[in-house]
Amino acid sequence: MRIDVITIFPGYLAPLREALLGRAISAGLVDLAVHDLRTWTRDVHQAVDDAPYGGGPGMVMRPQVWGEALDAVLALDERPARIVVPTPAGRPFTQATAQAWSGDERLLFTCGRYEGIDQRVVDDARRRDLTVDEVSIGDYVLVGGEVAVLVMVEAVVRLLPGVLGNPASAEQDSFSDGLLEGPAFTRPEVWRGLAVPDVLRSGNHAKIARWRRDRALERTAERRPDLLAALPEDALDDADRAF
Ligand SMILES: CC(C)N1CCN(Cc2ccc(Cn3ccc4ccc(-c5n[nH]c(N)c5C#N)cc43)cc2)CC1
Repeated sequence: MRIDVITIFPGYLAPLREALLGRAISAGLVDLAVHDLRTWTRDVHQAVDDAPYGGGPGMVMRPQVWGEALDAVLALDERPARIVVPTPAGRPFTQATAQAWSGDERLLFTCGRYEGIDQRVVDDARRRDLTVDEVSIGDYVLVGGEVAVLVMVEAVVRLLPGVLGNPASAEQDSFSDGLLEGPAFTRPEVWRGLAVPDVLRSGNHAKIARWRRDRALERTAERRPDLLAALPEDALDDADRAF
């Protein structure tokens, strides 16, 4: 997978070259290129923003600079790219989104700042039959798109074959079966007077699986009843319903 990121703060994306993601890049599983939007400015001040039409607070990012940047970065590789525009007004970015995007050959992330990017940049890309997804990582307000890109790139890249040491952990992700995962424990058996639940040391795999499922159902009901309500009819078996 090729990943391009366009931003006025390239340094914000440095964490993508650390740890797991850095190893995925070194292993050739991901090609990452971060581009400074100001490369495509033409004025001495390298202006990327201007006052909003219709008035209102803040500034809006200018379409000319973004249009030229997108054209140039898209032309760097012939593979089709999904253009991703983080925005507070976007569709929710979920695990299902990450799963879907993990099959893409190329992702191109645009990091807005100020009050966002002139809408015509997205409109122009769509009318050229480019795939453009305007997405939000959550119901809170950030200052720009860079942090959202860090979140989305990590969520997607960890799903690529060969990235996670233990692929099973991606399969048993929270949300992968529609439930939150339950509590996890490791050594020591007792820590500050708190013991690991006996069932987890029983060696009885059927009992352990049932216990883990019950804890997941309990935690989901308590913290995310919306996820429980959204489960398909056949997602819960009789033992689940008895819980
Ligand atoms: C009309 C007028 C009164 N409104 C006033 C409040 N404005 C909302 C507003 C507020 C801040 C920003 C800053 N910003 C710039 C680019 C950018 C990309 C992503 C995000 C972002 N925030 N939260 C998320 N989950 C995001 C994602 N993904 C935020 C971004 C952008 C937009 C909208 C306009």
